[in-house]
Amino acid sequence: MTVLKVANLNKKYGSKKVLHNVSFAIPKGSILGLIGPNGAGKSTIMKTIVGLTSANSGSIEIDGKQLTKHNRKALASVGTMIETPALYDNLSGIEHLHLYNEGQTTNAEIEQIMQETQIASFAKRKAKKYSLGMRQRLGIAITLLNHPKLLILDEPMNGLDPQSTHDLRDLLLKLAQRGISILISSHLLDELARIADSYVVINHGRVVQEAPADEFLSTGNQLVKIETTDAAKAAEVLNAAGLDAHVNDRKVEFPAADDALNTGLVALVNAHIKITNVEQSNADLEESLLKLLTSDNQKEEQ
Ligand SMILES: Nc1ncnc2c1ncn2[C@@H]1O[C@H](COP(=O)(O)OP(=O)(O)OP(=O)(O)O)[C@@H](O)[C@H]1O
Repeated sequence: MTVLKVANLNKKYGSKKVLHNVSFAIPKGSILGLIGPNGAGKSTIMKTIVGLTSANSGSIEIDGKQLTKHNRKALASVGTMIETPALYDNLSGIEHLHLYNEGQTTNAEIEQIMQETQIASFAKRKAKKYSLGMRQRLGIAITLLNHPKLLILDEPMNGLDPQSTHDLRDLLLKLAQRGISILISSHLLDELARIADSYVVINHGRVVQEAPADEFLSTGNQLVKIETTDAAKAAEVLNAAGLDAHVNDRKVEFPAADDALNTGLVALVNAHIKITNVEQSNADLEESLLKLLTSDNQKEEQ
């Protein structure tokens, strides 16, 4: 079942077109990572979905209901945290939860949300005394009020320390298992890679790719990684053999196209470079994204 369906969104700020026919969908219980460079349009897409700004054309359907300027019922099942959460300095965490509860969340459920988001220990303190990490966690807790079916989270890991980032990751996975769908953007691509089921890549306001995580990370992106006793010399030899090699973390890496592994190994052996380990793996999310953006930007220049 599709929980969010975005179709052909177009958006201008003044005369500047920032979204071009953006379409994608999120099934129930799935986590979709929205990624792309600064200014690509990620926040604008999220703001449009939650009705903070409106598109010039296109449609948004949430849990089977169309979102329009005049009918915002579709938003009843959405929990939102865009940029930093808007908090009232003089209210405590628990007061915020009661304020944003539209009567659908019982006290027992609020208690559970506080436990899950780990805000119980400071929930009675006023928000003005919160660290950025505490604010983020309260922001997440607020999104969980009123039984959401969809969470829209713009950079939710901002300002979190490694432990809190880890806890938030576990929480999001747990929520997805419970059937909540999540649209999330993050600059922490390693973190996103641990939770996203699929990705939508945005560049200059256009969807460059929408793909399941496995496919996105593997399509043409296999890398050979070789450890030797002299990585710099190995890279030189491999490049001379026509492979696009570079040194990363003391290993030489090159794309695993066609016969590249054989060619590389023969070149290294002939150059008397000692090989200590060989592995072939998927590129990480950052590498896949960079590769995709480079090729998209080249297409635009042509
Ligand atoms: N309120 C606004 N008025 C005019 N232009 C805007 C406005 N908000 C965003 N833009 C422009 O729209 C484009 C998309 O911005 P957006 O904030 O959606 O990108 P983003 O992908 O979220 O970037 P970042 O990762 O830096 O947050 C940018 O060129 C930005 O300058």
